[in-house]
Amino acid sequence: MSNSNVTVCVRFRPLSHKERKANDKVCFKKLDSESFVFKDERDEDVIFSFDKVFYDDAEQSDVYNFLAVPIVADAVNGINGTIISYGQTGAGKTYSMEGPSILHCNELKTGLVQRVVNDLFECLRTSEDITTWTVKLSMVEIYLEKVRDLLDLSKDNLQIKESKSQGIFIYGATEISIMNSSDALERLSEGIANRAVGETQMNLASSRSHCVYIFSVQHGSTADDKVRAGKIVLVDLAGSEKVEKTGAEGRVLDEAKTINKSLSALGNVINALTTAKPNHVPYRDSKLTRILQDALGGSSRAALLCCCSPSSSNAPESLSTIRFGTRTKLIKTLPKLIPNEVDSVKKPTCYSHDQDDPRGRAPSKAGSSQSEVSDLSLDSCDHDDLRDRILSKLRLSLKEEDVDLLEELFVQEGIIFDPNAAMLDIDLAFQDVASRQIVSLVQTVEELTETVQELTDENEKLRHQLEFAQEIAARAQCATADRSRGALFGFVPAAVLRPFGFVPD
Ligand SMILES: Nc1ncnc2c1ncn2[C@@H]1O[C@H](COP(=O)(O)OP(=O)(O)OP(=O)(O)O)[C@@H](O)[C@H]1O
Repeated sequence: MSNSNVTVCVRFRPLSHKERKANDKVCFKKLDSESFVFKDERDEDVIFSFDKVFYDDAEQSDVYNFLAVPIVADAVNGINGTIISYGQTGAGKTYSMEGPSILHCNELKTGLVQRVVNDLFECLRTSEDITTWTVKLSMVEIYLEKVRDLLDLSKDNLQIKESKSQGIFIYGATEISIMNSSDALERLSEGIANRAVGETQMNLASSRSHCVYIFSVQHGSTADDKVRAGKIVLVDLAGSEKVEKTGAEGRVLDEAKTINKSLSALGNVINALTTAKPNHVPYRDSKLTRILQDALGGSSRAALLCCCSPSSSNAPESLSTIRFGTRTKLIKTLPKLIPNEVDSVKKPTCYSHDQDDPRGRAPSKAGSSQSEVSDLSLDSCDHDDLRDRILSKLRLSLKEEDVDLLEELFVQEGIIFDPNAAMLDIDLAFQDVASRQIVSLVQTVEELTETVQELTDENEKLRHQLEFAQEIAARAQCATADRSRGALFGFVPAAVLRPFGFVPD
């Protein structure tokens, strides 16, 4: 494996029935499990090497074991991980991610997503140190630069935010608590079905949107009494083929352009990350790159699966996918992977070994579903305790009087001391109040600057008026003096008065 945080693999699917029938030739020559020969743009043989190459005989479990096992293990240790499938339409991205069906497929064909889920619960259940845990699922798709919640279709334009504690996250995305793998798979299939609903409603083809699965894991451990939080993000990207080749028109053309834009934004981010000292990495250029910011920027582990058609009729698209993989392999982020340790107020409230039934299912409350849609609820935390914890945390970095002021403001917000408030709400309320304070301070400074300017102008005006008044007064004084002198010595000739200074020379 490379010394990068990003593992890059290539997968050639088998020739399809149609390709076989058309007598298509295979466009690559296998060298070994890490390299192959492929003709470049000038029709010259080039050797390409990756962390691993999966050929048509590779099994789904091979891909999982190489690509995903380390990521699942890391997530349980509190390190975030992302797995991305990239390639042209029909190259095998969804097959690799989901297999032929998320719910109904045999062990051989089971995709990465199901295997991740199975292993995740297996790790949590069998670890002797882990006492309690929560696993949550969110599922969104990015279509025409909008983030749509696949677990709640009414949320069709979610925003991507960043916080110190959580990094990049999708604000307001539905999070479903899942108890075990079969529960997870049912929820996943609902999300996938929602994607299909969208497809018929909007006449979409799956390859025109990017699909993002997010599993958030939190667990407490007896070993060090710490709470760890890790995230596994799986991304099934839209097809990477060129617009010209699709012959698209109208809305389909717009879709293709948006996909191309977000994929080229992804390429630009990767290019920026492969330069020695990137000045600016354009994560904000698309929703996709923003969501992948943590994955590519070095704070988490990432794996890219470049899916290729083996057919010579798709050789240019496959070459472009391979080149994308080659560039990604050059990302040399420092492996600064620090486990996310969570403040104890976020302790997972959920499921322990004891609560599992023999099949690994946690008990459900009567009348409630196995899964519950929720945010990070703090229901186990006592109201006053929560307030004290938050305020003492704030006191570490702020002045006492500022904390008092914030306390007042938070109370006005009416969120922070609600024991049922989600940590996310608290975080956002804090950011909100802080940013409102900043905005109001900036406004105050602007107003003060304006007032100072007005006063300076006024002052200047008054100074002029004063000088003018002084001059008038001086002239009036002179005139009065002249008049009195005239009255006193009016009958005396000036020549007589001059030597005594009563008239000017
Ligand atoms: N490794 C594989 N083994 C067997 N069949 C495969 C493999 N990879 C892909 N296929 C088959 O090839 C076809 C296209 O694959 P898939 O739908 O995964 O492509 P895709 O890249 O996700 O396309 P799109 O971008 O349109 O969603 C499917 O019928 C799938 O079953």
